[in-house]
Amino acid sequence: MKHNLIAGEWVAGTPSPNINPSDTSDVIDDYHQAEPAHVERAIAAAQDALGPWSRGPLQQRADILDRVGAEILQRLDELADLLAREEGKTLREARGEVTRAGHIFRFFAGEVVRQTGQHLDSIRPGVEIDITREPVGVVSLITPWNFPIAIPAWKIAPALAYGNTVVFKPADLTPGCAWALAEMLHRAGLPAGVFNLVMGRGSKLGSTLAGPGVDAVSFTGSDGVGRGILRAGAEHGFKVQLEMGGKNPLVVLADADLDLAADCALDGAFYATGQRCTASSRLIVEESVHDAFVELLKEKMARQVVGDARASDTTIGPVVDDRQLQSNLAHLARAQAEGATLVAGGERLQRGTNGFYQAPALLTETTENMQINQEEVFGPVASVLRVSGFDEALAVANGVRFGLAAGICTTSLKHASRFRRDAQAGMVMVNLPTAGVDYHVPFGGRKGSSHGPREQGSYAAEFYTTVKTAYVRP
Ligand SMILES: NC(=O)C1=CN([C@@H]2O[C@H](COP(=O)(O)OP(=O)(O)OC[C@H]3O[C@@H](n4cnc5c(N)ncnc54)[C@H](OP(=O)(O)O)[C@@H]3O)[C@@H](O)[C@H]2O)C=CC1
Ligand SMILES: O=C(O)CCC(=O)C(=O)O
Repeated sequence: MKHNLIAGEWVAGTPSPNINPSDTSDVIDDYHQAEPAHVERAIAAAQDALGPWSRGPLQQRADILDRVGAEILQRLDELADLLAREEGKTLREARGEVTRAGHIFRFFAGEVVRQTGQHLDSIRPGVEIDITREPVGVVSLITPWNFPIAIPAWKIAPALAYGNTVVFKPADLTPGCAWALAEMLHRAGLPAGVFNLVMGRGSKLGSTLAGPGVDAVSFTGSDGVGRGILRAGAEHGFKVQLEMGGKNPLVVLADADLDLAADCALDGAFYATGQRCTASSRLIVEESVHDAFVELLKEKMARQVVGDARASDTTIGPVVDDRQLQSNLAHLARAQAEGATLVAGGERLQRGTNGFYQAPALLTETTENMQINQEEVFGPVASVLRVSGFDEALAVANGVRFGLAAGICTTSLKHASRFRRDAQAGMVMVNLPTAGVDYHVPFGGRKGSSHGPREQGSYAAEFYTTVKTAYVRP
């Protein structure tokens, strides 16, 4: 039984089972779903705690974040097992994510004392100016299921480091890692109300989390919910940061190292079961290497082992739930109805346990305007688009409403440089998969993928602080 954390107390709600997508008979635990009234209490507690926390000793903040980071790394095996069990990432991927979360907390422990500000002369004689950053206030953090510990970490750690208080709602599908994180933060010595955990459905709690009384909302998830939060921000006057979908291109030029390109496509499109907003869902391939590239990728796909996330030989875990699996299958059916050819995978797989297994799918003969090349699937599905050369590849890469990550595989410095400059994306990868990012540098996109300041690294300060300009006549 895992309760919500409100004002420093563990508070019961309605128990809800957390189910393993590799084996639906395995219930991890019951996690208590909160009511909107609990969220209101959490916001009030965060408001009460804000003054003392934001003005409290910096060393206290740094020590707490450092302690949590160290504990995450020390409990790596246990937390990776929990993550793989509740979300379906393979153990190797889960270990990578948990390690990332630990490093994020330690990075922001350092950021607490790496302050920036400016002292300037005024244009008025005898007047001095100080430009400083202050916490933005009470922040609501709403996270998705696909990175159940890293995304909470990269929102919670900077929020606390810069002196804010937090109300955190994890995805209903993956409350386990979120609860473990909350328990660590609680034990690490945070004063009551500085950090609050409310679990449950976003459809029920969302309007309270993104409503009156909060100063900022950071959200990662779907386009539609993100736009609703943006409208609520306009109405209630809170600051908004959104990370939403992607339809990320990986361009493969004729001069690319094809084996490397196929490895990048395999990783970017299918690892983490394709459930990454940075996934390479569009493979844009130059005509002269199209067939060779497709053959190579198919060979690599055939060597993958789809299975229980916690089995040592599994390379691709299950889809997160039946709703997502049905959505993936519907996208595939629609693409074929529009004229695409399914050349590998796509079918639901049966394994020894009752899980949501799907063979990674590759579509060819797809065109730019097909739905499969415009809408995010969020599953192990990639489509190949044939292009005549670099200029067409760039135009196709940019021809979607999203702009999160964009990749190119080439040995041409000229084309790599032009792609870096002209790709309409927040992140560009050269001879690397589009997915898989570092924790100390900015993360985010353009166009329909993101809204507001970047997340991660010291750029996170843009969202979690507000600038004050003080004029002083000494
Ligand atoms: N950019 C990214 O990193 C991600 C993008 N996505 C995209 O979103 C699609 C759906 O994934 P899903 O997880 O269902 O995304 P959602 O946007 O539904 O969920 C993300 C988070 O928002 C919460 N939420 C849901 N409705 C509201 C609301 N009205 N107000 C406030 N919060 C709300 C969810 O709660 P609850 O868990 O109860 O639904 C969850 O915590 C994917 O197929 C993919 O396209 C998903 C995950 C990550
Ligand atoms: O690619 C990554 O490492 C991060 C992806 C991500 O943040 C997401 O899918 O939500």
